Amino acid sequence: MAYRIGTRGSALATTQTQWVANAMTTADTAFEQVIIKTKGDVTTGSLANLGGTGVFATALRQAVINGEVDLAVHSLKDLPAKQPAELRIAAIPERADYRDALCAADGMTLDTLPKGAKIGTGSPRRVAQLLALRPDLEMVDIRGNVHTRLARVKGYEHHHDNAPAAAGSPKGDLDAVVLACAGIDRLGLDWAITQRIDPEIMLPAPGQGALAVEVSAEKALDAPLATALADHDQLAARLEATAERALLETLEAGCAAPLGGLARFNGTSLHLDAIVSAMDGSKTIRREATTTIAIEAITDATLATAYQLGVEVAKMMIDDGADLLPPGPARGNR
Ligand SMILES: NCc1[nH]cc(CCC(=O)O)c1CC(=O)O
Repeated sequence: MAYRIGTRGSALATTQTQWVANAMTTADTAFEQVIIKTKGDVTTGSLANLGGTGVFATALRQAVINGEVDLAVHSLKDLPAKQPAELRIAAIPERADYRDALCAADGMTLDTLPKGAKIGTGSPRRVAQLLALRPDLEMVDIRGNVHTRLARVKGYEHHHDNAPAAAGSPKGDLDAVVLACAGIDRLGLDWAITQRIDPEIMLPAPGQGALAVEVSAEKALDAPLATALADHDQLAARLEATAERALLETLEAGCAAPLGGLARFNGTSLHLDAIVSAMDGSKTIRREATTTIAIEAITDATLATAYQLGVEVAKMMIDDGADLLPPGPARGNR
């Protein structure tokens, strides 16, 4: 059977959707990409001001609900924590590098960037954690696709590789930008990364580096598609994502400060680290917890254990005053 697989139109989105399509292609299944334009792609203002989560995902989700496509591939970190009743995440494939990437001029790292260096990012989480580490840095709000952002680094202006930067966007005006390793790696641009930032220094966004394959919760799937999806629903990625999204969902209710969260599954236990920070880096609350996962399969019980871990860490953070931290801009871009 041939299936329509929906994607955003950016180079990153089509690349990762094609990766999923190739992985799920078998003798019984074939996939055809359908590009869906989303509000996050057509708006040019600062993402921090666009408001709310899900700007990248809404139109794509609507296409699944309408039946325009049979399934859709999202970056998990772009999906709001609350799952709409009409949709179901049918697979979370093996995760790419979850770390944030420093892409700096002259091979610099967070230790060698000069005082007052200009750093571009559109993510309140990255701003807050970088300022906590290096209050001297000058943070610049940037947006655009991966190529457009990389072109803002001094010396990176002419490294187009496979796609040009957006016309009109400044070039070479910053000392560094911070992006997700996963997106850069998937696009084959790993030459641009000068430091893969250790999660001890900066915790990534919940879901960073993971993909979510979403289908209608109301329509029954054909057998070949159901099988292909189940084969690509990876235990570690699913458990980690479940804990990280439970953390996000629980904190979203009462805390508007920028949030980082990373879960790691080692085969027998699931560990979750989380941080909320004031935007100026002046205060951070960091907590962690571990839970044992007895059954090595994706069952309702193992997922409930992972979910509980996220809720537990979120509650500890609220007890520590996470809800009292000043709000960052809307969590549109994590
Ligand atoms: N919000 C944009 C977005 N959504 C997913 C990724 C990267 C890929 C991933 O985390 O899976 C990015 C870009 C970035 O943060 O650098």
